[in-house]
Amino acid sequence: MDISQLQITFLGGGNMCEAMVRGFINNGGIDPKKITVSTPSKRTENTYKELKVNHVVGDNKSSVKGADIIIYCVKPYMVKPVSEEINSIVSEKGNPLVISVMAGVTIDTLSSVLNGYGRCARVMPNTPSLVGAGACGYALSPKCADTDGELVEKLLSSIGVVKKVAENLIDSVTGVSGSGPAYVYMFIEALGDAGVVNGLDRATSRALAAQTVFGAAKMVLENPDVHIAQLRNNVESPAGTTVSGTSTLEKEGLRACVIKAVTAATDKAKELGKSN
Ligand SMILES: NC(=O)C1=CN([C@@H]2O[C@H](COP(=O)(O)OP(=O)(O)OC[C@H]3O[C@@H](n4cnc5c(N)ncnc54)[C@H](OP(=O)(O)O)[C@@H]3O)[C@@H](O)[C@H]2O)C=CC1
Ligand SMILES: O=C(O)[C@@H]1CCC=N1
Repeated sequence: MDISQLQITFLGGGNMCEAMVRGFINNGGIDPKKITVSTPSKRTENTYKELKVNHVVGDNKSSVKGADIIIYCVKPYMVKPVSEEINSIVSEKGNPLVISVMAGVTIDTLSSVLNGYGRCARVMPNTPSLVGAGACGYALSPKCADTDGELVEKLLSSIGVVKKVAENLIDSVTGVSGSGPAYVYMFIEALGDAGVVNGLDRATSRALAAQTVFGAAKMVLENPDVHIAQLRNNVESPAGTTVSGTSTLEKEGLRACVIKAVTAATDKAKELGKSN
């Protein structure tokens, strides 16, 4: 399947759209001329013009004409009004694959606001897609063909790791990896701040903190059969420095706090889904 020849229209040109567009162009080999981004304002026009992507302002309907793939990158509450603008094209012509990245919005909701259109996929990407290091979960409508699954996998694997999950778990994917980069940025910030508190200059501390998170993630990914606790134990020399640090993190509730945060984000995704 050659994804480089597909016409792709993004509805909504904000942060997630830009991350996917840059990822598709830089890592997916997709020709920018095959990509259209439709937004209501000129706010992001320069960004997409620089990327040599077609930018349509205030006309979602014309932007989806001839599209092989339509990607909803608007806020969840916009699903209905945006669908009303395009559903005549989607339902009657072209048979595009419709992909939503909107948090909480179910395939049933998307299909119903598109007058029962069936070729729909629900995807939860994240912003590191921009650098080809995304983590993405997806689910397909039962009305999709197997080839649609292959298409989604091929497209998304150009911007990162892709996992198929049951649709009722997409909200959990949102809590873990959709929102996850923000938690990790907080951790890197905190680690960098801690270095400054302990005498390092800001730039050195930031670089060491970010590389440490990157290196630890690489160790986890490249050693799938080693328990993560074992990797941690390998750093914790007996009576050494690390175990003083990790026991403090346990005492202060890092693990419980992360679980609470992910559960709050997952619950919020479920709530967003109910309001549509
Ligand atoms: N940010 C993230 O990390 C992730 C976001 N998502 C999902 O992606 C979606 C977008 O989020 P995000 O990119 O962060 O949000 P942004 O606010 O950055 O982007 C939303 C975009 O939608 C545009 N828009 C508003 N109204 C319309 C309309 N009627 N037609 C077309 N476009 C419209 C806005 O236009 P304008 O520029 O003119 O204001 C803006 O470009 C959300 O549903 C979110 O759940 C999913 C995974 C991760
Ligand atoms: O914060 C949000 O709602 C979106 C969905 C996942 C990441 N950002």
